[in-house]
Order: sequence, then structure tokens, then C-alpha cells
Amino acid sequence: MKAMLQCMSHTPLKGYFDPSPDVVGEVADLVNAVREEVACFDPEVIYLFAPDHYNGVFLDLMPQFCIGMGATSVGDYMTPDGPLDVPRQLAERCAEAVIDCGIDLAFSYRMQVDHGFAQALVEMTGALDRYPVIPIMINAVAPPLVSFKRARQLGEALGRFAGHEHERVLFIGSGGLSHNPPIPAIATASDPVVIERLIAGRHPTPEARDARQKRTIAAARAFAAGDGGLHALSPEWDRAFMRQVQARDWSAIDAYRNDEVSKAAGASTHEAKTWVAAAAAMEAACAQGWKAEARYYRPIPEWVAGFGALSGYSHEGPSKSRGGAAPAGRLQCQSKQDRKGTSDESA
Ligand SMILES: O=C(O)CCC(=O)/C=C/C=C(\O)C(=O)O
Ligand SMILES: [Fe+2]
Repeated sequence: MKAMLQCMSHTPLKGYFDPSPDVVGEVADLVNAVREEVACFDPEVIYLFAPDHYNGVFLDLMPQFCIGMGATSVGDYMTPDGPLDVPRQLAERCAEAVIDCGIDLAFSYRMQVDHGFAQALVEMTGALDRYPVIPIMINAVAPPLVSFKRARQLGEALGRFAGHEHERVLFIGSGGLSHNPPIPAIATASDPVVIERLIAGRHPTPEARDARQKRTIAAARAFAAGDGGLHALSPEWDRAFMRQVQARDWSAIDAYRNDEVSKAAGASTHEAKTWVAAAAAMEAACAQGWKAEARYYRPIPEWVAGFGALSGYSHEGPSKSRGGAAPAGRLQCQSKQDRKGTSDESA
């Protein structure tokens, strides 16, 4: 079994409000290099962990984790709309295995995904449907949120399944490090239109989507100019987190507390749980036989993003049973990290 990991920040602001050409070029070089690596690797399937931003899931029924048995991109910002190539039976088997490991994964046979998924697919593979993909949404915008530890456990359960299923698997974590884009919250929203959009904002009119996107661009302009009231980027938080993922320091990752993360680095920093889940999936699929490499970091105020990228590569493995012999019909669920930790699942 061979596995690859690609974690990268995303931003809806690319192309709308950009940093200087040299920074745009630097990120474009990064994206091109990742796309080339992915093309050479030629994954049999991709497991993509990403957040939603009130485009696919809403407060009328907000899952913490949701796997798509079928999925369509809504086409927000500059991403294309249209179907992803989701292998339904594989997604069903994956959901069963993850749930069997004690992770209560929601599922959707008609999942709608936004730029959180679409930008990663288009940039890393060239299209929404270049490869079969299993999309897994992690709620990063609507408190109460799951913990970093629970995201790690989700990734582990999924990685154990994937490690036994495939010869060449790519795990992607799409989302930010420190950042606080202008995403409304039910706790502070007072405009009935905004409240309704958060609760049940599916299928906005083109005019409503356009107005929303214009507000985001205006907020980014204000942020880059030094005002606007959004939380500052936190390169210190970002670099420490990237070091921990690279070192696969699961105890440090499990120890993050949601309120402290929001306070230190901004409300959308919880998107970093996509990296945690993807890296934990890699760890489980490769039975720890892999290496991680933090490859890019820069705070980019124009994109309201601590923008980073980290990759991982499995050591060469003889067969897809690298993940360790599993008893027929059932995968081992508990990891070393959980065996040595407490039995508190709710942290
Ligand atoms: O309602 C909106 O469109 C709010 C803006 C929004 O969704 C911003 C998203 C930003 C990111 O996805 C990001 O920086 O990660
Ligand atoms: Fe995002």
C-alpha cells in the first residue's frame, strides 16, 4: 500500500483580492508542484476532509462529520459547480467501518459541497471529477464543535479502513490555519435574513450569492488595510501546529481546546481539524510508516489566511496489508494514542 497526504489552506478570495504578484506566484508554484506530485502518484481514490461554510449544511441539521455517498459542488466563488466522482459502494463501506469504530458519522446521498472541497480538488487534481473521491465534511463553523482529538479519531478510523482497501490512496486536508473570515454566527446574528440563511440557506439566488461574495471581498480589503474587526492571523500558532503535525505529536494535538484555539488564532482555525483527520488517516493507513514535510507557510492578509501546506509520503510497502493484520471482517479500532490516553472519548 502506498499513501500520500496533502494538506493545504484554501481561500475563496484567490483571484478576487490578491496579494502581491510574487506571493501569488509563490502559491501558484506550490499548487503546481502538488498537482504534479498527485498526477505522478495517480491515486486510486482520494479521501478529502474539508469544511463547509453554510453552503451545503445548515443549522436546520448540522452534522459534526458527514461523509458523502454522492456529492455536488455548489460552485461558489470561482470554483466549478457539478458532481464529484463519488464511488458510492466504497463510501458506504467506509461509513460502516468508521461507525463500527465508534465514530458516529452522518452521511448524505446528496451532499452539497463548497469551495472548501472544490478548490482543493481543482487545484490538486485539475477537476472535480479527475479521480474517485470520498468527501468527508468536518464542521468548523457552527459551535458547538468537535475537539481536535475527535477529528484525530475520525481520521484514524477512516485510515485504518483505507489502508486495507487500497493500493494507492491520497488523503487531503483542505482548510486554514489561523484565520477569521467574515462568516456569520447564530450567536451574534441579529438580521433575520442572515439568521434564515444560517438555518436553511440552500440554493441562494445568483444575486444573493453575489452580494455575499462581495461582502467577503470588502471585508478582506478592510482586513488587509488593518481594520474591519476580524481576528488577527497568528503565525506563531500556525507554525507550532504545523510542527506538531509534522512530528505527529498526537498528544499535543489532542490537547488543543476549542475555546483557546478560537481565542488565539480565530474562529475558522478549526478548519485545521481537516489536517488532523487527514494526517491521522495517513498514520493509521501506513501503520506509522510515513514521513511528513511542512512545505510552505506565509500569513497572507489579503486572503485572510495563515496560508500553509504540508505533505506526507508513505515508506514503500510490500502490500496493502501494511496497516497490520486485521481479523477477518472487522478492523482494529483502538490506536496506540488512545490506549495510552485516558478513556475519555468526549474531550
Ligand atoms: O457567507 C460567506 O460567504 C462568508 C464568507 C465565507 O464563506 C468565507 C470563507 C472563507 C474561507 O473558506 C477560508 O478562508 O477558509
Ligand atoms: Fe474555509
